[in-house]
Parts: sequence; C-alpha cells; structure tokens
Amino acid sequence: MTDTQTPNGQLTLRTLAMPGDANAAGDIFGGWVMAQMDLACGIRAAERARGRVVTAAVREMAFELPVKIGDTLSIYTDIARVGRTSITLSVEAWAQRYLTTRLEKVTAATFVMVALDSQGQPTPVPGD
Ligand SMILES: CC(=O)SCCNC(=O)CCNC(=O)[C@H](O)C(C)(C)COP(=O)(O)OP(=O)(O)OC[C@H]1O[C@@H](n2cnc3c(N)ncnc32)[C@H](O)[C@@H]1OP(=O)(O)O
Repeated sequence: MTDTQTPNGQLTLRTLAMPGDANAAGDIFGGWVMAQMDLACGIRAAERARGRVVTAAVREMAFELPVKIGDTLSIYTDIARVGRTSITLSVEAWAQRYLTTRLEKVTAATFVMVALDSQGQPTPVPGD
C-alpha cells in the first residue's frame, strides 16, 4: 500500500470505535473496519447510481495499523471507474487517535459496487 500524507477522496462516513467493536486487548476488529468501508461505499455508490447497490467484490485489503477504542474512524471514497452496471471505488480508512489530532491511514481497498433494479438485477448506472 502506498502511504499518503493526506486522505484521498471524499469524506463519506465518520464514526467512533467503541469497546464492543474490540477484542480484549483493545484492538478494533478488522471486520468492523471493513463494515464501515462497505457502508461508505454503499452510500457513495447509491448516490452515484441514484438507486440501490450491492457490494460485488472487495480487492486487496491489508490492515496496516491498528484501530483502537476511542479512535474516530473516517472513511474516504473516490469513484475510480464507472462501468455499465458497476462502480469501482478506492477507499481509505483513517484513524484520528483518541483525544489527539493525529490522523493515520489504517487501511485501504478497492470496492466494486453494482447497481440493481427493483427486481435485484444489475442495471445500468445513469450518466452524470
Ligand atoms: C447491501 C450489500 O452489500 S449486499 C451484501 C454483499 N453483496 C451481495 O450479496 C451481492 C451478491 N452478488 C450478486 O447479487 C451478484 O453477483 C451481482 C449482482 C453483484 C452481480 O451479478 P452478475 O450476475 O454477476 O451480473 P453481471 O455479470 O451482469 O455483472 C454486473 C457487473 O458486476 C461486475 N462484477 C460482477 N462480479 C464481479 C467481481 N467479482 N469483481 C468485479 N466486478 C464484478 C461485472 O463486471 C459487471 O460490471 P459492468 O456492468 O460495469 O461491466
């Protein structure tokens, strides 16, 4: 993963890591972080598709730094590609450490979301 000094993309979701999301050592579960990224992609892709979307694929996710209880997690999304029915997003998760202003990128991934019609079938993403 290439590290950057500042987040890339649009701030799409911001939340707080709570004790219920952590193991006994205070490390936040990777699945929780991934779920926040999935939620952010759902928000951003649904806005772009102007309709319902699902997650079709998640590519190359590595947890580079831990998230700890009390950290604020910010998810940034960037629409990298719009296909016929799919939207590919570059996603970054940044932790603002508890009671500090220190921001660190903890993970990044690529999510592929697919627009669905009311029958649950892939449907074309409308133009901008
Ligand atoms: C709210 C939620 O997130 S639900 C939870 C998790 N997600 C799900 O349960 C989704 C379950 N999966 C599905 O319903 C289906 O596999 C779908 C709707 C994602 C895709 O259905 P398919 O029958 O494969 O559709 P189809 O072959 O037409 O592909 C649709 C698009 O998805 C893309 N796609 C499908 N699978 C993948 C994949 N594994 N990786 C990348 N792109 C993919 C295709 O390239 C295509 O994009 P394009 O139209 O821009 O060229």
